[in-house]
This record gives sequence, C-alpha cells and structure tokens, in this order.
Amino acid sequence: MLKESAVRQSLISNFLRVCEATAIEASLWAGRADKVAANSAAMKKVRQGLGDMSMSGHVVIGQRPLTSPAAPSNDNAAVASTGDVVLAPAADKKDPDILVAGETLGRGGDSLDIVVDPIEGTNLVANNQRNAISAIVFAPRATLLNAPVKRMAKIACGPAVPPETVDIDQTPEENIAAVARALHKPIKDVMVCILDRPRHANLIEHVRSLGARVKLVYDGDVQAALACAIPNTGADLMLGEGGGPEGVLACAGLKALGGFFQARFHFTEAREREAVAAACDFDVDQAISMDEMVRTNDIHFVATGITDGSMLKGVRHNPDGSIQTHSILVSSIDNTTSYITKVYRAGTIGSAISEPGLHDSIF
Ligand SMILES: O=P(O)(O)OC[C@H]1O[C@](O)(COP(=O)(O)O)[C@@H](O)[C@@H]1O
Repeated sequence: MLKESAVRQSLISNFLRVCEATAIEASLWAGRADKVAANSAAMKKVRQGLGDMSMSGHVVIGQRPLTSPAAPSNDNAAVASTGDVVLAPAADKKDPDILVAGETLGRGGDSLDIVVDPIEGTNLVANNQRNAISAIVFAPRATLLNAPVKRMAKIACGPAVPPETVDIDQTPEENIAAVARALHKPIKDVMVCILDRPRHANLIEHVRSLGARVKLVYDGDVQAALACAIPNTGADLMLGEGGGPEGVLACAGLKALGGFFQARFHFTEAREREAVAAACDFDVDQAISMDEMVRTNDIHFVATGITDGSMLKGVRHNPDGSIQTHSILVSSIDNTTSYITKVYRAGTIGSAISEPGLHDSIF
C-alpha cells in the first residue's frame, strides 16, 4: 500500500499536473497531421514532469515508437473511414524521450508502478477528432501487468453489471443480454463500443443483428472502455481487440471505477508468445482476469482530455492566454471519481508553450 495522507495527496496532484501539462502539449498539435511530432512532444513533457517528481516510478510498459505516421496498420479502418491525412516525415526512431519498460523515473521516494500513455489516440490528435486523452496509472510497485504483448481481445462494462454474468469466453449475445438485464434496458438500447477495424467487421455485423446498437470507435479504446463505467456517456459494453498497453490502462481504470474488464492475449508470432509467457505466471492462452492484470486495490487513474470527448472536454486555449483543462481522477482507495477543471492563467503554463518548439519546461 502507498503511504497515507500527505504523501499520497502530493503524488496525486503531481501526477494530475503532469497529465494536464502533457495534454496541453498534445493539444498544440491537434489537426496538424503529424502524430509522430505530437507524440514526441507529449513524451518529452511527460518524461520531464515524471522525472521531477518525488517518487521512484517504475515504467511497466514501454512505448511503441511511431515511425511511420502515414501508415497505420493495414487493418485500420479509421483512416479509410475518417479521411486519410498527409502526414509529416517520420521522426527519429530513437526518440530520447520514449519511455522504456523497466526504467525508473523520479527523484526518489515511494516505489511505484506507472503506465503512461501521453497520447491515447495519436491519429485523433493528428486529425483533430474527438476522444484523445493523456492517461497515467500508478499503483504500488510490482502490481501492474508487465507483458510485452501488442494486441489483446477485451471486454469491458460498468459496475452495475454483475461480473459473474459477463465473460470474454461467452458469445456477444450472452454478454449483451447480461448487460441489458443489469441495466434494465431492452437489447435494442444497449450501446456496444467497438474499434472500427476490418478485423471487427463480423463482430459489428453480429452485434447489430442481435438488435443492439454499435458505437464505432475510430481510435482510443481506453476511453471507450472507461466510458462504459461512467454515467451519461452512452456506452454500455466494449468488445473487440485493441492494443496491449491500452488494455492494462483500461483494466486499471475500470478496476478503480468498480467496473469489469477481461482480456485474452492475441499473439501475432511465436516469439511474442514466448516473451509474454516468460513474463507471466498464469496461462497466457486463457482469459486474463482483472486481478491478474492489476494485482492491487490501490490504484489511481488520471486522464486529461486533449480533444473533446464523451468522457472529458479537451484543452481550451482561451483568447486571454489562459488554458483550461478537464481531467478525471479515479482512486480505488476511497472509491472516488473526481472531475477536475483547471484554469492556468496566462503567463503561468500557457505562455511557456504557446507554440510547439518554442517553449521551456513548465515544471
Ligand atoms: O490500430 P490498431 O492496431 O487496431 O490498435 C488499436 C489501438 O490503437 C488505438 O486506437 C490508438 O493508439 P495510439 O494512440 O497509439 O495511436 C488504441 O486506443 C487501441 O488500443
């Protein structure tokens, strides 16, 4: 368990501040069609901020270098469906700010596991589309799953659904029926979030054929998973395959929210399976529970909106030079969810980062 009171509060507010600063940085790149540069700038900001904190923060999951901005995987319907963008040349593969699994950040202090996604939805930022967030999870050391897996199948829903009624090994029909029962709504009103990818074409068609609604998510399945556990987002259930690191973030957030998350690794090559099996003390071919992914009930999940979304508003750059941020902080320790709106007056955070490339540290 983390130390109580003052230390914890100070950690929380510093993580929040880092998340806000990262989202502000990322927001400067919204619509600039350069996800590599956006990610690079956000990584620099997050590294700077976490590096200045009084903690010993163990990076559990490293980041994928974005080396080919204009070339999302050929299994990426988002680009086709939202309009491809011409993106800037690839950034240096050896970005010095990239977070590497196993490195420790901070000036020393509490020993923590951290999972960071400076931009969850890099295409969304590049195209200035909804639902891009910056997100950080922290928990006591050696509690968050460290599995080098690129892709996992996921299921997520909110706390109103009894966990024993939903399962990644059940059919979509069974899971949707369980959610409908728990939420006291007809199946026709159940909203299922699914990443808009060709690999999900059959799933999408099947869910629609059952009579449920489908919310196509172009990118950002962490936000989509969490939305299922947050009132008034319109999301009830998330199904489908997405990124591995995003799965750990979503699982931590949902555990803190009291919701449900389950996953199953999808290995793309034998080498990947071997590496993951070596890192895990459970059967990597079976469904993975929340407790296997997040081995603590002492979790803090922080996210700040970059662009507007169903869970959070994005960063506002006001005409007077002030900057407004909107964040969510979920703490499992006291079962609270806080929504934090902050205004940084002109000349505090804003003037320092008014243009990409021309700013100094805000910390
Ligand atoms: O595009 P893929 O390969 O299906 O990956 C899905 C993953 O991409 C995302 O949509 C966005 O990830 P990035 O921010 O790294 O671009 C994730 O939310 C999701 O888990």
